[in-house]
Amino acid sequence: MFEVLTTEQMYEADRRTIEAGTSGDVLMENAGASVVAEIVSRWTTRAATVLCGPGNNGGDGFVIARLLRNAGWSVRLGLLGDVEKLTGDAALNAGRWEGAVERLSPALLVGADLVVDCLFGAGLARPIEGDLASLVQAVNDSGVPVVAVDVPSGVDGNSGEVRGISVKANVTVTFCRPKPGHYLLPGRILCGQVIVRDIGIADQTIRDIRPMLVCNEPGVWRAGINWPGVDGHKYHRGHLLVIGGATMTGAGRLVARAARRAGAGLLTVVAEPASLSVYAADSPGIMTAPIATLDDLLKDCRHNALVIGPGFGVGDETCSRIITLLHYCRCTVLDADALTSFAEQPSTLFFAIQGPTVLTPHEGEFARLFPDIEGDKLSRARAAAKRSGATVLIKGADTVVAAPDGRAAINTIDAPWLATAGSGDVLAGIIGGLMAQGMEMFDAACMGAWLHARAGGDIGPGLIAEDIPHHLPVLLGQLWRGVPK
Ligand SMILES: NC(=O)C1=CN([C@@H]2O[C@H](COP(=O)(O)OP(=O)(O)OC[C@H]3O[C@@H](n4cnc5c(N)ncnc54)[C@H](O)[C@@H]3O)[C@@H](O)[C@H]2O)[C@@H](O)CC1
Ligand SMILES: [K+]
Repeated sequence: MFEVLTTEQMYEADRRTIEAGTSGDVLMENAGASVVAEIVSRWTTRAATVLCGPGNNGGDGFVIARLLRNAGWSVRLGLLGDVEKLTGDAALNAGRWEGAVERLSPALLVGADLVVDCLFGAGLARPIEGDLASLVQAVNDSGVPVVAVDVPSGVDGNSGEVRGISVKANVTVTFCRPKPGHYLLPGRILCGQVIVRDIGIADQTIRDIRPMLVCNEPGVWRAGINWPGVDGHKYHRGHLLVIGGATMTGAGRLVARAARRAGAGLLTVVAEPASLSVYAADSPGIMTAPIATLDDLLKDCRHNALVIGPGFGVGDETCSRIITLLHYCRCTVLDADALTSFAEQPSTLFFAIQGPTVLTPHEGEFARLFPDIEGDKLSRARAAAKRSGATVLIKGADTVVAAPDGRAAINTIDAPWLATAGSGDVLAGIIGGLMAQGMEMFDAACMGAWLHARAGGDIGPGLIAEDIPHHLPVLLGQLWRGVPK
């Protein structure tokens, strides 16, 4: 149940379910009932205003109004347009509503203790403008709690982008599976708490549609973890090379700590001789080697993975170093300066990527490397992965991971505490450590992003980057014991 559906896939799932014998009327009744169940579990009986649009999202609203009134609530309902113009299941449910159908206006908010937003769902086709935009603004200004049905009206379900203006909800109840817009910014914030409710669409129907997007949860990549066997040996757990900077040694040290905590069997920091003692002093468990020996190290296939970029420095020398490295087709994580260095010649980098490679840009680095790729984060990550041949992880509150073959995952954990110096270096290290152990690059990037976010959420206020590697044994221990699912 990790799938995320595009709105088109959701329509297709509805269509197939109806074709298989469950009527649209039943689906709409289930949808409305599931929203009411969420409402009554949160609020005692009170006055609600249901705002309905002209499509099936509005149809859900008529079901909700009826069921809330049956439960003893005082309900007002406002409709955009004429009730006579409704069609299909929306018209059917308008016919079942015994209360008044009022014209949409801010007056509907007077005396309301709860607003149910059923203006637009998957069918949002253009920006919300004019009087409707004023109404949405009035809802947001009212301070009255809002439950949004499917998506907050104005949020594009596929991209999370706002078209014109959007309702800001406290809770969003969506059906069957989440949509990208529930997790991508700014939709993620406008949704409030996201609740996904079953409305009678079979899991097999969803599998048949073959969604390529998932929530980044352990069930997605758990099977790809290479836990050491009883007879495990450090040489079975990979040997990661961390290419450290000559002066900005903190970044490389964080990478190394994180990679070792993630399970890399052996780790060598490769850097200018003058800085090696700094790296060595940080952790007795690492090895060090002068950067002049890097080529020789890479000729030894036991050095199976490397991380380069954090604190390494931007420039042509970094570029040529990376082009040479990539030639060896080791599992590679390119982060920070490794990405920025190719701003003038990104295609040179993409041409050189042949082996399993993960790029971990933040938004600024992404824009430097892929200046022409625009749109929402998910589409951009996918386009970048396709172009570069690497797995691309775009960092942020809504971290997205995309593989060149089109698979993608979105982080669902909120961890604002991760917005601190060095946090990205730790992420690169975790992913490098997982790849060193033989984990496939997309799985490693997803698991790395999950561990990182989960650590951020667990540690909370006061987090510094050094805390994250320290917390990994707790999370890995939980995963090893089979929790969370
Ligand atoms: N069988 C189904 O398809 C089910 C659908 N359900 C609900 O149906 C929704 C999708 O219904 P629809 O496809 O009818 O789409 P919507 O109800 O989201 O909106 C479509 C209507 O809004 C109008 N519209 C779109 N953008 C507008 C704008 N900016 N300003 C003014 N008017 C605008 C369109 O012209 C159209 O009349 C889902 O979000 C969900 O809530 C649920 O009842 C579950 C079952
Ligand atoms: K809505």
